[in-house]
Amino acid sequence: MLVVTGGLGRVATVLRPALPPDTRLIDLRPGGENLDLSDPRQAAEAVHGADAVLHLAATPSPGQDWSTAYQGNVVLTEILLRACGGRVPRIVLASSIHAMGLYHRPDRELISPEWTPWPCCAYGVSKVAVEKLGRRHAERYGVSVICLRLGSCGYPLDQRRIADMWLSDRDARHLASAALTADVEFGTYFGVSANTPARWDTTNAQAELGYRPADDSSAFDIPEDRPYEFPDCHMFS
Ligand SMILES: NC(=O)c1ccc[n+]([C@@H]2O[C@H](COP(=O)([O-])OP(=O)(O)OC[C@H]3O[C@@H](n4cnc5c(N)ncnc54)[C@H](O)[C@@H]3O)[C@@H](O)[C@H]2O)c1
Ligand SMILES: O=C(O)[C@H]1O[C@@H](O)[C@H](O)[C@@H](O)[C@@H]1O
Repeated sequence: MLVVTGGLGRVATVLRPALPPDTRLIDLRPGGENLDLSDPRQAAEAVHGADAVLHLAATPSPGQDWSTAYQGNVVLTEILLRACGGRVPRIVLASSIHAMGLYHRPDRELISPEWTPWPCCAYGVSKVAVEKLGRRHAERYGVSVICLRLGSCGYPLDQRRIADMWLSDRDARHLASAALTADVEFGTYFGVSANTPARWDTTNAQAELGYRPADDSSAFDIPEDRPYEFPDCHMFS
């Protein structure tokens, strides 16, 4: 049985049509199973009996300050991983391209997920910490932990600045199921479509997860950019 945390959020809403019917959707918001994962007891209840956990619950704004990013991403993930212990054989953690946001420069063509993390904002720093917690968990318990550095998922493709990080609904569903079935102990992958020109290298996701992105943002007519709405994030400054 699959447990999806943040099961009523934006990404989960994209994924839901492709999730197994017995998936448990855990969220603070009423609608699914209403649990607060920041409470270790409720987190334990959430993951009880799970064969796999897809951890999407978070505070996702790239403009947030460190204290909310730390609580909503790092602390929440640590509580979740503790609740899983060695009992959940498969965990997929949502990270973000903001973990690598300072590589995103006009003069840089393809960004490798294997380079040293270089976050652009507190949110990105918190996602690097999430990935490190994931790695430690995989090594400690011998379970599979996969980190997906998602691009832009569940947002309309209406700004040029998200063209290279766009993750179509179809590719998001395929990537999630690939990650949830892969034979990998630990890995970190960019979750973007086959956008051209490519900026975020998905070669390792293709080789290790069997990810085959089908969509390309360049096939769409995208209007001019609006000013970036997250002033504390330096990815586009
Ligand atoms: N949407 C994107 O384009 C995108 C891009 C990169 C990374 N991500 C990451 O993917 C994940 C999902 O993002 P999203 O866009 O769906 O965000 P979202 O805010 O729409 O969904 C997150 C959900 O988690 C729930 N949640 C938060 N704290 C909780 C708690 N303590 N207990 C239970 N539920 C809690 C929220 O109620 C919300 O429904 C996040 O980790 C985010 O950082 C998303
Ligand atoms: O990484 C993230 O969560 C966010 O990154 C921003 O730059 C994107 O515009 C937004 O779509 C993503 O939700």
